[in-house]
Amino acid sequence: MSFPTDTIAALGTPAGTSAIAVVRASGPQVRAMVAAIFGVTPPPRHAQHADYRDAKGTLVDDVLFTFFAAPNSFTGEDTVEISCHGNPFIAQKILEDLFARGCRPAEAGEFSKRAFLNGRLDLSQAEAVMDLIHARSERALAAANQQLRGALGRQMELLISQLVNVLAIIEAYIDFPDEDLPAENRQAVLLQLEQLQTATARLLATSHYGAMLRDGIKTVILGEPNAGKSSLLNRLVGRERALVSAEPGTTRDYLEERILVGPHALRLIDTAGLNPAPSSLEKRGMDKTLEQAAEADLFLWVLDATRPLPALPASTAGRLSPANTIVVVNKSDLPAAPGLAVPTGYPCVPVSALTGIGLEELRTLVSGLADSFQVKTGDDLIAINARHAHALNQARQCLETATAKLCERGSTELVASDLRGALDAFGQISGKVDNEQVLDRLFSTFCIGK
Ligand SMILES: Nc1nc2c(c(=O)[nH]1)N(C=O)[C@@H](CNc1ccc(C(=O)N[C@@H](CCC(=O)O)C(=O)O)cc1)CN2
Ligand SMILES: Nc1nc2c(ncn2[C@@H]2O[C@H](COP(=O)(O)OP(=O)(O)OP(=O)(O)O)[C@@H](O)[C@H]2O)c(=O)[nH]1
Ligand SMILES: [Mg+2]
Repeated sequence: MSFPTDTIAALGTPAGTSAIAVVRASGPQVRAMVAAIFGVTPPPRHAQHADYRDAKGTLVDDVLFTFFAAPNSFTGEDTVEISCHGNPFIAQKILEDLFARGCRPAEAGEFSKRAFLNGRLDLSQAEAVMDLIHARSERALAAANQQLRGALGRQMELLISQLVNVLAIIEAYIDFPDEDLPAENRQAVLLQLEQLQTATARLLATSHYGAMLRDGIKTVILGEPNAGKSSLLNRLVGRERALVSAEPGTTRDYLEERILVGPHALRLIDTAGLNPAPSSLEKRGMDKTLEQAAEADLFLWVLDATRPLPALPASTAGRLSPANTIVVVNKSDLPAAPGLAVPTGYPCVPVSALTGIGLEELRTLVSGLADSFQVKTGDDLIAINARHAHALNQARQCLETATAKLCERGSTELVASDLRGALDAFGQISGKVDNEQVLDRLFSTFCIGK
């Protein structure tokens, strides 16, 4: 890894009119630039009130600026933040002046990348900065905050140190190819590998929840035509988003809206009604419903209280379970169909999308079900992303192969190589582990007198 020698600058706030805009620069030229622009290098981390004049001496704005001296800044480099009036034209003038003075435009994520390169954050923490910026629900925010504070990094350090211990035992026998690993060592190693696999699997199990946190919980409203699905979506969204009519088959194509329910972000999807005898256009809409249902995390199965219980297509019925489905008995303002039997075992709530009855109860049920999607991994709220999942899958495979080889009494050298593969995969998550260094450090204490 080579360390940056240039100085980057970018607007830290959105381009648009606001009360204040922040332009920041980071890198070795910052200190001299601050002195050149403002005539002073103020004490670090103290906001200063000053005129901003461009390189030609033209007054641009009345600003507040803060200088951060390396390494005590977000990036670990000398940094300056300039808070100007929130006019995109002013912010642009300041930015262009910084470029004229030798900065270059920062690339996406480059401030965080520098924080990583300077050891201020591990990779999972740098990723958490992005998650924080995009978090749109209490839960997503909590998970991002925990990851930023190193929850995942600490988990990985734990796994890495356990794995390094196992490797040490194995490596000790590599130099003695004739000697088999003593039975008690083999047992101890197998046990530890099993524990590592369990811990890896537990982290991997949070991957789907991680996707739900980052994208929203994909919630599909389905039911027979005219059950009141679109009316329900409108109620939950709080405005007339979808067309509603007394005619069955009103919704032809699915539509999606984002909503918050308690601490959860949902992608709420209204779909075309499921008709056992559809017209050809209706059939195309239904195919889309089934596609959406195939990928849903949560179902709101809307029944019309005035009609007998309809059957669902087998492919969709097979996906519904009490763990992911709430039965919403709509039109409960009207007299119920005689003998209406709702599916048993499912969380169920009578509502009226017309009057609003039962909507709060429905929200409470949705929130409770969404809570149950969270996979517990100790005290921390951990929800890994796709990159972590890829690395953990790699680690899991390596651990499995190592275990199999050990059971077959394969060569310790090959077992060690698989374990190093797992170590490498774990290390990818924090991006911090230098395989060579960890091993050196450890084996210098474990080496058996060679
Ligand atoms: N104005 C401003 N607000 C911001 C940021 C920023 O860079 N500037 N951040 C950027 O994303 C976040 C805060 N994160 C930060 C993390 C570390 C340091 C920092 O200066 N760390 C030093 C000093 C430690 C201390 O005194 O707390 C260090 O770690 O040595 C600053 C901001 C959100 N708000
Ligand atoms: N009385 C009563 N009528 C309702 C209720 N919810 C919906 N409706 C009426 O039922 C009819 C169908 O409502 P929609 O929301 O369009 O039903 P849908 O399930 O989206 O129908 P499709 O898009 O055709 O599948 C409309 O006339 C609504 O006004 C309710 O809770 N009570
Ligand atoms: Mg509809």
